[in-house]
Amino acid sequence: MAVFTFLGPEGTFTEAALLKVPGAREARRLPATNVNAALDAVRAGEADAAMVPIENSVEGGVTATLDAISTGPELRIVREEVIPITFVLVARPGTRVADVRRISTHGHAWAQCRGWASAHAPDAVHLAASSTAAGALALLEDAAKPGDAAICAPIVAEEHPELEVLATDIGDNPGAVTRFILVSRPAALPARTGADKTTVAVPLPEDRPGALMEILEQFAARGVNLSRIESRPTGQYLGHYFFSIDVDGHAHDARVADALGGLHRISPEIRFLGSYPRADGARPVVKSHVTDDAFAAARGWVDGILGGTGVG
Ligand SMILES: O=C(O)C(=O)C[C@]1(C(=O)O)C=C[C@@H](O)C=C1
Repeated sequence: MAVFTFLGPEGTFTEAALLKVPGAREARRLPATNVNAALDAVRAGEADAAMVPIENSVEGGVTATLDAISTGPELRIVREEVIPITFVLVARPGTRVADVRRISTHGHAWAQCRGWASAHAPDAVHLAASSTAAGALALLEDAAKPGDAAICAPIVAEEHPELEVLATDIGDNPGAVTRFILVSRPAALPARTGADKTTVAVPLPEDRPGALMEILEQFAARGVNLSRIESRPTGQYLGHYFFSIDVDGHAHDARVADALGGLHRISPEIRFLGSYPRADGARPVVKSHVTDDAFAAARGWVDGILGGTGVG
């Protein structure tokens, strides 16, 4: 039986993303306390795959995930899921919003409800929790104090009637979504669907003026669209960065494979993080000079020259 791990405990948005994966409801599901623990369980062979958050439409990249998949033993993204995000404020019964002094939740959730909190509970401070569900479940423990509340997914309140919902739909941006990735150990790539994404982590070569431009040129010259690019410090020393990049297309697309080769020449430490189907099924527009056929024809022409026929 397949074993999946995820940023837990039960009731996180990450669990909701995992439950969308075919077979996950029937599989063994192991909640992890943080993103690193989930990824390490996959690396150690304790789980076949881990679901972790990577990007929120309001707060941006989940840096814990971007950094953890880009370093350490190699992993591969095999799937993505996008989940609409709505939040509720919960507390022990009898608490009023005006009484709330501490709101426990995940940093990304707090960032999405900051406006609501300053308007409705201006005296409340944020207490960081490892996930939204972890923050809410802590309210049920003996250590919880009057004035404690948590921001979490509505499912946590549905599953725990001991918690009272003080306010619903408290996110500042209606329509917020979070993107999650399913990560496994390196294996054969998921099949190309025509609506795929490829993720790489590219360290920026140092002492090379224009290196970022050279990296971007590899995509531009081959008509490959980027859907996300963000810089992250490598953590080695100040001023040393890598770029986390998502591109439209699969490593089996000739234009993407060619671009990856170009990137490797510029930045040999590049890390390939996977080619996988896009959650929205959107197909990229591929210009006629960068189709697989165009690359094959060009290769044939060069081979003809090298083979001495001189005919393409
Ligand atoms: O804490 C959770 O429930 C999570 O799944 C994590 C997470 C995140 O990392 O962004 C997921 C979705 C929401 O944006 C808030 C928190």
